[in-house]
Amino acid sequence: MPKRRLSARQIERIRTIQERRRERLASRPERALAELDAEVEPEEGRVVVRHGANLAVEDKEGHVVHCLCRQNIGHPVCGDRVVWQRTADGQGVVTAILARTSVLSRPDYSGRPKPLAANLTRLVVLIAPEPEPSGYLVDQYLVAAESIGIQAMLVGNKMDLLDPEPRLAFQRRFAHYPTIGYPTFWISLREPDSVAVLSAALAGETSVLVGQSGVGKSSLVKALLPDREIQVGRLSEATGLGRHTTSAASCYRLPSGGSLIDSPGVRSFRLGDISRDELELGFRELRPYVGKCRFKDCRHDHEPDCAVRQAVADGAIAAERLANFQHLLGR
Ligand SMILES: Nc1nc2c(ncn2[C@@H]2O[C@H](COP(=O)(O)OP(=O)(O)OP(=O)(O)O)[C@@H](O)[C@H]2O)c(=O)[nH]1
Ligand SMILES: [Zn+2]
Repeated sequence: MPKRRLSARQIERIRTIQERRRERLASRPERALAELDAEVEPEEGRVVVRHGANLAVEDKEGHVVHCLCRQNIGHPVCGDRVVWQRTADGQGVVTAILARTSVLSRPDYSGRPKPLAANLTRLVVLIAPEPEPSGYLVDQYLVAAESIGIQAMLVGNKMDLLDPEPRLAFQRRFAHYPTIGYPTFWISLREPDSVAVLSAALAGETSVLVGQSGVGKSSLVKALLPDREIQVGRLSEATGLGRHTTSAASCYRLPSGGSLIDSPGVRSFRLGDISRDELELGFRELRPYVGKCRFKDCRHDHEPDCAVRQAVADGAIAAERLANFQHLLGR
């Protein structure tokens, strides 16, 4: 039988019916569970969007399936690896969250950490000549990366704004970061080769981009994801949430093979409350000196026989980093 072409109105109507059905199921997850078939093999997948009770899960073949979540298993977030099971209607139910290697959180209204994304491996900290960079903010991001156990890197964007000499001077201001183990990239969205080098460095990683307003996060996300619109469409279709998908954390595929997790919430991620010990660990170049000062509770400020201040005097620690450490300690 020849296939009948559906009119745009009919397609729209089918979409609306499907969307209503999803909403109904979302409000009654136990009903979705009742539909689970014991004969269907559970699969592993990755959450690529979470919007309320609605999840988009990518299966092993890269297909994205709309899923609901079994109650009492916790709250999956974007990037979570999960066990899920297909239901008769071609959708799915998440039945378990697998162990996370890292979690990016933000305090909720009551100050409790609320996970935003899981299983990240790279925190990409963006700076630019404009707006004037804040080393204090950069160091907060680096401490946050250390505290969640992921590698951070520093990316200086908009290098096209600077002539060769001021460009070098700008780069020198941040020269201590690669020395202490933070890979540093100097790029401009007007110089595609520089973006290609960054893209290659993100291959196989799961990254998020952070930085102050105006450094070029949105522009860089677009440059790193040439097919972003197509991916947004694919995720919207799978979740049935339309363009709302862009406000939820979404996990995009980088052409180089890794992933980029992005959302307004993820971009505005900041360092939360942190203990003194975590802060000391967060400044990785301080670690060899911690515990070597005369006083156990040394603030590395004006105390005598301070191993950290001696390291600054010897040029082993950048004075600006110690100043930011103290500023964070007193915040
Ligand atoms: N000259 C130059 N301008 C750039 C570059 N990258 C971004 N911009 C410009 O910088 C401005 C801010 O870029 P956005 O991508 O909106 O910055 P953002 O970090 O997403 O800003 P928020 O959404 O406020 O957080 C825009 O006018 C961009 O066109 C670059 O490499 N060179
Ligand atoms: Zn000290």
